[in-house]
Amino acid sequence: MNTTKGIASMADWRTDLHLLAIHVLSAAGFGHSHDFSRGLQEVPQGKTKSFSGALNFLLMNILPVLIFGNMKLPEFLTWAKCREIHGAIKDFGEYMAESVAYTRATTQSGGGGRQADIASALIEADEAAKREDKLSGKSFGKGKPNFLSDEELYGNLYAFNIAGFDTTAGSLSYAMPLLALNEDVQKWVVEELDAVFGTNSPVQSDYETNFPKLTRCLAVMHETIRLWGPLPEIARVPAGEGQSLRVGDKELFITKDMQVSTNFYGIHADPRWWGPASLEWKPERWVTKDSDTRLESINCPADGATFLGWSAGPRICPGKKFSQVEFVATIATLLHKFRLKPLVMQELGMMDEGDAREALKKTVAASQFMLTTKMIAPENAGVVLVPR
Ligand code: HEM
Repeated sequence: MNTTKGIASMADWRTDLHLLAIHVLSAAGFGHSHDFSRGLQEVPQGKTKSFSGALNFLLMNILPVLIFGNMKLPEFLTWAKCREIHGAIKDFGEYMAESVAYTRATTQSGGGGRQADIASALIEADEAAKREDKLSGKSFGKGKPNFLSDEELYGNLYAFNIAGFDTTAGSLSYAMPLLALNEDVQKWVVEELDAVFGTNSPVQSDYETNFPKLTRCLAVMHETIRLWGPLPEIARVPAGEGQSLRVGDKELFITKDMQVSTNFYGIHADPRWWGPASLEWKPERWVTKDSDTRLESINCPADGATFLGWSAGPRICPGKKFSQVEFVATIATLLHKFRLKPLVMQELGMMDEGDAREALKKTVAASQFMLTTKMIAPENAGVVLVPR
């Protein structure tokens, strides 16, 4: 936790959880592990930003990047922000190109390929498609090849980075205050952690043995995403000239110039599906216990019916499992060692834990959609880690 300023406000948590998400993406996405304290924050020679700095900058400035990213003016005619955008795009492009070149080299030489990361999987599949096209005599110049162009490959890797970064970090940054405000839920999760790990650290634990047992940790994630998920809605346009859509007993025709938006938050808060306490954060609502085996499992409503945290159907989030493993590992590691408590920030006039709780509740409630759902003033409250 970043405690350099002596406090651990929700803004500090956000920074650290973003850094954590970048490290996970870099290792599991690109196969490169880095030292947590410095690694991804170092700026190599010839670049203006570190890997984490460039990704963060592009994400936080997504609109100016879209507007000015392709603007080609002489250096002296562009203003500082525009130059920074061009620098970050160039840096990030180079980081991805270096990563792809490395993976291609290890894949082709047979030394180190088959790594369990997204970039390796994508590049290996792509190289295999290239080999198949070559063998089947498919001409490179004619028709659409079965493999991705470099631009498409980078586009996909960029999409995974962007889509996988703010979403998981954002969900974790809501889980922390919600856990701190609900000590009973922490105790319930800790019961599970003690049963699974005992005094062993979750850090060294075996994924296949232990992940399926961490139902309560996963319930915390589902419940956090139900109420505070990163995306409040998703819009769709119909295919072709339009499509008909059944709404209740009506048949509506959606023309090709219309968009239909699904209100995730509305569905997730509806008492018809979630009961009278639909607005309360209660992770236990996700867990069912088998009466014979006494084993607990996640009781997830049928996809697309009442829960759309990762969306549903053919466009369901491809990073769903990835984000679950990252979230569960983070919660398990923290709660196995620490209790989370509202932070009394005397510099903001808080006198005791009661004030800290109120500030935390207000800070969480004052959220808005900024690329993903975020607290508007995360510096106004905090969460502290207290050793168990
Ligand atoms: C808490 C974590 C996450 C949540 C709640 C989440 C949720 C979503 C949602 C709602 C969509 C929209 C699907 C649609 O268009 O219907 C989406 C798309 C996507 N997500 Fe995630 N996501 C999370 C984490 C991740 C991670 C970690 C990755 C990558 C490692 C990822 C990769 C993607 C990609 C590439 C898409 C675009 C898919 C497409 O356009 O077809 N997501 N995600």
